[in-house]
Amino acid sequence: MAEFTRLQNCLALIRLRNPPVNAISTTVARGIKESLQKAITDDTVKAIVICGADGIFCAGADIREFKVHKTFDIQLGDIVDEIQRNKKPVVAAIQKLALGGGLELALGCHYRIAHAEAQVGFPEVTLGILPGARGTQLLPRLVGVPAALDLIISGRHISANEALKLGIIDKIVNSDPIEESIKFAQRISGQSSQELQMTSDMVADKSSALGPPKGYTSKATIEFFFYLTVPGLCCGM
Ligand SMILES: CCCCCC/C=C/CC(=O)SCCNC(=O)CCNC(=O)[C@H](O)C(C)(C)COP(=O)(O)OP(=O)(O)OC[C@H]1O[C@@H](n2cnc3c(N)ncnc32)[C@H](O)[C@@H]1OP(=O)(O)O
Repeated sequence: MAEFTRLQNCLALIRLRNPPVNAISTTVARGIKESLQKAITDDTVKAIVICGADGIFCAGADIREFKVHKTFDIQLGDIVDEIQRNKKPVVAAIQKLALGGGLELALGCHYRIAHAEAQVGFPEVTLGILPGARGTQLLPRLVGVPAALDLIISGRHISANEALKLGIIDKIVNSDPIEESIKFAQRISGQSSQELQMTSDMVADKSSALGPPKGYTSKATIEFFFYLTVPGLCCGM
């Protein structure tokens, strides 16, 4: 599930809770969607923080559900779009891990604050899939195409420090990233929604050279991806 808490100072906190690693199940995804809706429609909420329970942000899709469902009636990509469309700033507080869909959720947010020991990555390739919830668009916009391809194709986890250098994370802290994100959200909640919207629109506009937005993975990217990952196709292996 995802817990919604209305904090003091006009903030809302959305906390993913699905032990042991807060993986995104259909229940968690529904919880995030409903909590976002509450935060967005509540005029007294000026900024939103998303975090995970029990010291971990999120290890991606709940792979236990992969055995049960072939398709899902709720899409993480739609939730990411909703975060980006909304006019209130959203901060991801990353403890321990943000993997796969968890990283896509964080990339959808306007700011990411991580603990120094945290790791992020896209392990989808190890399951034979691609990041499908806007990760293939949002990551290259932040880090450029070569670095994004490297992370997506290798599936490796990187340290918060490397993520900071690449531009995936905005700030690293040695203290509790949730507390830091709340403080930060409070500071920026003064930004007018118009300012935020203009900035997001400008960034989206400037980065449009990297390809169309929203769940679009070009045929060339997919072909290149399979060339590199299917045994026997690459380098005569
Ligand atoms: C509603 C639609 C949702 C769609 C969302 C969008 C789709 C996105 C695609 C993805 O996100 S694909 C990526 C999925 N995630 C992974 O592949 C991560 C796999 N897990 C790991 O790499 C490791 O387990 C870990 C998270 C790095 C932790 O490693 P560690 O060595 O510390 O512990 P483990 O013993 O391996 O795991 C502990 C415990 O956690 C369970 N677990 C781990 N990952 C998941 C997961 N993704 N879903 C459900 N459960 C997970 C693992 O089974 C262990 O459980 P146990 O009961 O203690 O055995």
